[in-house]
Amino acid sequence: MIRFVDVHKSYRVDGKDVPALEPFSLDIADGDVFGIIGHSGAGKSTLIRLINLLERPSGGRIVIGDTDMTALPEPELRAARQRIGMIFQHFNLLASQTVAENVAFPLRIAGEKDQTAIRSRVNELLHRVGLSDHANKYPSQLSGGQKQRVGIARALANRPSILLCDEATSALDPQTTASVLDLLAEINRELKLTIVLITHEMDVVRRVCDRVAVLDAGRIVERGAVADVFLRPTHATTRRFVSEALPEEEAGANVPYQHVPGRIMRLSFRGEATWSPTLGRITRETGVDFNILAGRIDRIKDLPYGQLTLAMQGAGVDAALKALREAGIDVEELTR
Ligand SMILES: Nc1ncnc2c1ncn2[C@@H]1O[C@H](COP(=O)(O)OP(=O)(O)OP(=O)(O)O)[C@@H](O)[C@H]1O
Repeated sequence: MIRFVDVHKSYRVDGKDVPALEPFSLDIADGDVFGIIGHSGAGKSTLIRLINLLERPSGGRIVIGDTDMTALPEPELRAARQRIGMIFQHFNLLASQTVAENVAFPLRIAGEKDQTAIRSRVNELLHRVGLSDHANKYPSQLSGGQKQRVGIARALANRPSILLCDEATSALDPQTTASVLDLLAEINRELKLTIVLITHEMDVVRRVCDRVAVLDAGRIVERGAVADVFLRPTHATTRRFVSEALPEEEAGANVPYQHVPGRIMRLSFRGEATWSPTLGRITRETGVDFNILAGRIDRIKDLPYGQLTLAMQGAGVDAALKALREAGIDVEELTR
């Protein structure tokens, strides 16, 4: 568990303390992929850098497992940092070193002297990230996605229990982003490490995260399981992020339906409910007619979900809505 306990952070600018993060507490469970989303300047980098104490909090404690990181003397803090890997938006590779040397670097820093052990670990890591054939290349000879894979191999070298990802896919095109996110999800699953990632894209959160915190001007304004935050955002900032990942016209909101007869409903299905014919059964039983205005089926990490915007007509609409809710379908009326 990573615990932020009453943490806050200000920077000293021109002799004045300027708050970057208002006081907050936050728990990140072991093995989770935890997303922190926010606009530029919201405090994401500050928050993620507090975990390995690249930034010191102005107050409060950061506790990882049983260790209060904020209380560690420098030598122990250096050792604790080796259990926390980090990857960066611009990869931060050593340009004059080969891929293999970049990956070996943290092993050497940690004191490993056995060349055979280093070689074998580097090979294993390059195999994991799909770069076995590129060991002797230099970073300039690699694509952005390949560079980030080197960054990931390097971050995993000392077998960390936590991986911090600082806008790790922001410099990549959508297809490369998807493959790097797939690799992160695989690492999380197979190595059981905790991943904390910061991003300004809800789609990144949707694809890989289990839980998310939304940062707005130094405050955590919303947090929870990604499916809950995604399908029922409560804060205006979260709604904006969600609508970027899920254009609202597609999901059926904000479309002028006043000329469409009937009551306009948005139904959200999650998990198995996405595939079961509940809507057909309930509308049949209640004698309700419906017309599909918009819809989509997608996934939030491994969870299938569907959203349908319907115009419903008939005396049994209220009974149908009750039955839909009882069947675990989220129903939101857009006309009332
Ligand atoms: N070293 C620093 N000295 C002074 N102010 C800083 C420093 N680092 C960050 N800040 C300020 O703290 C606030 C939060 O910055 P931070 O970099 O954490 O935000 P962010 O959400 O990561 O933004 P971005 O996505 O643009 O990187 C901003 O107002 C920023 O100007």
